[in-house]
Amino acid sequence: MIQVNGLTRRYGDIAAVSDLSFSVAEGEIIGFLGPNGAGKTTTMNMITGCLRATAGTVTVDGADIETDADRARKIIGYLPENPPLYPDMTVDEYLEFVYRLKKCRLPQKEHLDSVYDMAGLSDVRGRLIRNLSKGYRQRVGLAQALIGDPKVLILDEPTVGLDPRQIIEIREVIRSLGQKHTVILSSHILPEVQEVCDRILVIDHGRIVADGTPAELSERVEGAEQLNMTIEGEPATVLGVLRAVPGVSEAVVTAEDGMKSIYRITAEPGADIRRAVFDALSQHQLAILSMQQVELSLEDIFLELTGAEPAPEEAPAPADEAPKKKRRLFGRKRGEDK
Ligand SMILES: Nc1ncnc2c1ncn2[C@@H]1O[C@H](COP(=O)(O)OP(=O)(O)OP(=O)(O)O)[C@@H](O)[C@H]1O
Repeated sequence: MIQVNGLTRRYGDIAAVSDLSFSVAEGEIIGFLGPNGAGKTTTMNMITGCLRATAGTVTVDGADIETDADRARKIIGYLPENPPLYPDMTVDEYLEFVYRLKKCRLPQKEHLDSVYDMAGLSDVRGRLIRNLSKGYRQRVGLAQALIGDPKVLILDEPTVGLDPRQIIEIREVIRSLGQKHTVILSSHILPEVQEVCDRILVIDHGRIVADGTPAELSERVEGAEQLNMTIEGEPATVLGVLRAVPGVSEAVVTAEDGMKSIYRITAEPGADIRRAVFDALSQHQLAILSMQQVELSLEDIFLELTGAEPAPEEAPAPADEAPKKKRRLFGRKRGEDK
């Protein structure tokens, strides 16, 4: 349905997007995931024809976004990060305005009724947009994208600025839209794309650094098991013992605390090193005070792929207290201003 080839956008010397190529099949829900400034909005603006590419092509259902722009744009509904709403209009007035603007030929009442239904707006049709909650304004933004019944929906950070309940509601709306549309949405929040999308494209510095289903991306770190251990003894001795265990690829001290230290031990792919580590340490009479297996989450993969740092106030706790890292993905709270 969407074919992107060699898409590039430069701003002077800076390449905001570099040589992106990917395709999206009909009915897929794709998530662009990446830290702030990764190039998500620039990519979406080029796919929707709002921004000219420096190089590369985009075709939507066979229509080239530059050379066949009118046809291509009719196939796309776009929800920009800040949807162009008119606060002094009622929802009804605004959507009728968009209907006329898009020169929509579908039967007006019937079509707008179905759009209200899809976007969950039926209860607020007569309300002024300025009086709507942020969540409902976002639904109005979605509704304007749905007018004309486009096959493809492009949604730029659709949940930014919403409260948790509104986020859940909008995600449900997007999931249901995905049953009839091809959807690309962008987010810097992993659980969002994980929950809603069939496939994830991780973008960093204007390039795709990973492409796959959440399960496929998880497989990329399969075998990269790690242990966090608290062990009594001289760190140099302990490290010597750990590094000699078959299947251990790396052992490091993450914290020292008097007689005991905390170690992070990484296994070679596929190896379960727990028993061998236990045996080796007990042979050397080094007491194990704790042993926890660290399961690398998708979040860890993305942090690795994008080199993003956890937010300072949420830096990982000492290794023995944090077997499963809980970090905010790209260091910005939902709803926070950029
Ligand atoms: N008009 C512009 N002029 C110069 N640089 C720009 C312009 N628009 C974007 N950029 C740069 O291009 C890069 C990609 O920006 P873009 O907005 O596409 O990222 P993003 O992934 O959407 O980030 P965010 O999540 O913060 O919206 C950034 O380094 C940005 O500063």
